[in-house]
Amino acid sequence: MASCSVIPSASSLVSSSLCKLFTSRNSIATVGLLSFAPKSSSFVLLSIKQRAYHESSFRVRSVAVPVEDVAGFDDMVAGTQRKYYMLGGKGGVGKTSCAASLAVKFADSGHPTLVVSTDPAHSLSDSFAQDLTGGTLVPVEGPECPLFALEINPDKAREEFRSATQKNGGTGVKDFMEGMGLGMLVEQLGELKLGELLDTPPPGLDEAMAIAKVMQFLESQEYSMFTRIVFDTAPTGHTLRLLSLPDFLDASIGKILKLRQKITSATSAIKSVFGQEQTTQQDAADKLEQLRERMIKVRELFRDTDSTEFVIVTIPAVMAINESSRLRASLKKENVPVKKLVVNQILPPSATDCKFCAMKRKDQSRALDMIQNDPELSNLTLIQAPLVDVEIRGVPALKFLGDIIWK
Ligand SMILES: Nc1ncnc2c1ncn2[C@@H]1O[C@H](COP(=O)(O)OP(=O)(O)OP(=O)(O)O)[C@@H](O)[C@H]1O
Repeated sequence: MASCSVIPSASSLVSSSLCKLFTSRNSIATVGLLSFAPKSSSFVLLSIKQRAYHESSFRVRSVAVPVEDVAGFDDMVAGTQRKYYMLGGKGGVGKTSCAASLAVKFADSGHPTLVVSTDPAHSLSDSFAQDLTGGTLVPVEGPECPLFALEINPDKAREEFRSATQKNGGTGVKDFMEGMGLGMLVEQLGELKLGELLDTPPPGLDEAMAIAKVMQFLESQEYSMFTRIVFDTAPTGHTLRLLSLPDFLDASIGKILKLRQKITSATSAIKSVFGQEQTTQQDAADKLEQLRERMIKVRELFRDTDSTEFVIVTIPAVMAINESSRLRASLKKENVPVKKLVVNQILPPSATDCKFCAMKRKDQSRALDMIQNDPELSNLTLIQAPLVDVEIRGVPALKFLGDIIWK
């Protein structure tokens, strides 16, 4: 560990109405709260002493469970069996920063790790200060063990499937079915809205396809080395839709596939009408079946208590906590394992009399109390993470944050 924890991206900090929040013997911690242009760039960088302060102040603790019973990072890092961590929550609370810092920590703890963003509005590239766009695995420089990052382009992930259903010039499954000579069945399928599903897919479908794409990658021998996979998921709404999607698709595609049986028995008729196009249509039907199988795998992955954990990230604010509570309730309903709640961006204590900070701190304290009284959240292991005085960008900064959060 370096002797001075200078955060390399401190110069990129734009928030410069710096409130001195607390004074330790030799250093001053500063937190950027308002976005004014700095008059001077003399940011006070975090010293090792402050780090020790932060670390002792923001220890992993549980609301309802005694500290010694809490399964912390040791538990997350134990074993070489592949494990998946999905980080999700309201937009802007710090999902990407928490996911990226967890991935760096895993890699530094001996796990070849893959961190994937399935959020259509990616910020993983910004978080690692590295270009990760392009839909392929990119090595991240810095950690001790291999760390790769991947931003899945949801449009691209969907393209493969779409093109198969559009090869015959149609505009989705509806046309595909008509192309099969099964126009009269399209009426019956109308209620399933599959055509619309493909033409204007709901957010959950994109994310489910992105996750399915990752699973496809991971099935190959080439990627068998990864023992930890961290997902930076899309905001809550997308995740909730994703969870209900596999069942919807399973039922819908299941019906389509039943019709396929009829299609097969009508092969000769189709052949005489469409000739060579039958192969294309068969491809499309295969794609449907493939999609259905992948969605089932995604569903299974989310519910696998042995290998998967969904970590909810929130901030100490009423709206974010309410949303987290709803997310937890939905995840419970869907049998998705959740053990931890990260409350990010908590204002550190202060010895000064900044009125704004005092108000804000009171507000946050009330929000933290809400968690203790929330039936969905109170039994989760609470991890408190401070609002730090620099933007979390690049591996050294992520290491710093990771050492505070993941213990
Ligand atoms: N603990 C923290 N201290 C200071 N800044 C933080 C902290 N956590 C996150 N941030 C900053 O907050 C901003 C949003 O964080 P991040 O991108 O991780 O959130 P997100 O939930 O992934 O957002 P989105 O939903 O838009 O993808 C970033 O600028 C990040 O550097």
